[in-house]
Amino acid sequence: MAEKLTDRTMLDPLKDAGWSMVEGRDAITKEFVFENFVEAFGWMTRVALVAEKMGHHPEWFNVYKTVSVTLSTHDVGGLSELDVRLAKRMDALAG
Ligand SMILES: C[C@H](O)[C@H](O)[C@H]1CNC2=NC(N)=NC(=O)C2=N1
Repeated sequence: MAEKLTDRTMLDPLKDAGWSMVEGRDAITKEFVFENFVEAFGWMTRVALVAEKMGHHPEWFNVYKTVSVTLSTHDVGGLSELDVRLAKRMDALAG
């Protein structure tokens, strides 16, 4: 079972990488823009496999080559280390 993120300094590197807090919610968000739809959906597919393996899933919205992502841990009603881990994997897979 995940626990709420107490060490908030863990978010600092993510903020440097373009993640920000969602207003009025303990969640982080980032907009990923790819070259085209195939690049965007290919990335989503790779992330989906990682997420499924982690048992931790993103909220996301795709329009053409843009994917808007929100990460939060529903089980704890806010951010946990799982969100930090998934955000880093998403950034790494986006290259
Ligand atoms: C049982 C299962 O692992 C849990 O329901 C997982 C599934 N994926 C999840 N994803 C997210 N983002 N938050 C959760 O709390 C969560 N819980």
